[in-house]
Amino acid sequence: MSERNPQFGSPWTGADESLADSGGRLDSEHVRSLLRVYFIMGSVNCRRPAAEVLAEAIAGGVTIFQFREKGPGALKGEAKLNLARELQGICHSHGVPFIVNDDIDLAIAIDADGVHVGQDDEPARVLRKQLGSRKIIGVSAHTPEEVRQAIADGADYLGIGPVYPTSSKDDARPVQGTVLIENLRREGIAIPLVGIGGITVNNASPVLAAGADGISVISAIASASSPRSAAAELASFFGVEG
Ligand SMILES: Cc1ncc(COP(=O)(O)OP(=O)(O)O)c(N)n1
Ligand SMILES: Cc1ncsc1CCOP(=O)(O)O
Ligand SMILES: [Mg+2]
Repeated sequence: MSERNPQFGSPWTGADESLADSGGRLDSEHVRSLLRVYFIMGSVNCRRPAAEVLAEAIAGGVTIFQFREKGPGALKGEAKLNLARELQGICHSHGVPFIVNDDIDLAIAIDADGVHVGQDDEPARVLRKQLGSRKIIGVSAHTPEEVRQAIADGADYLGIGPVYPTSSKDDARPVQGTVLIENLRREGIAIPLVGIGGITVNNASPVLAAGADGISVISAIASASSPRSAAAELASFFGVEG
């Protein structure tokens, strides 16, 4: 488990060029495999210390983690920075990429492995200039136009949803099922992507069948009585044992 993605145990140094294309971007097949069990969490999503929940989830098979510290009661300032560093340390000791949601300054300050941004944030083409080629940039997209723009802007992967109703995001867009994912794949759009929104072990299959490379969850892992078992059940869709 600890050697899963050794290049994420420390900042990119160019040591593993086999995982990069000629422009230094992470190879899209590698991104695809990282996205399989994509866990998102902030302190407001769990009833136990976030570090405990994350460590258990990683033991279960989480392949990438997004620090999303937002919503009522979310930490700010130094407390947010300290939690980010603590969770980043856990990720890195297990070779799991650490992605920061929305907060580009934080991502730069702690040399995160990447960022995830939405349609109200800076576009990926601006972030790419700011962050360089070696960081992972994920973009939320809800329409074919947003998908095309994100790809043109240089996104590494997309988050598509909400697939199902969610109680983890107050300002979520309307539920869209798996239709957009299916249509994108039918049109031959191959960018790595995850489905997000209300996904659990009981309804993940149609998301993957539609063509998603992975499933992205908050509550299915963060609110589970055993984050390790929950992550392991999601990982089992990919034949990975937690
Ligand atoms: C993997 C993934 N996909 C989508 C989102 C949603 O991002 P956004 O639309 O910017 O909303 P917030 O998460 O910022 O509230 C995501 N975070 N991760
Ligand atoms: C961040 C985000 N973006 C679209 S839905 C969502 C929340 C996903 O959380 P959950 O997995 O608990 O439904
Ligand atoms: Mg956002």
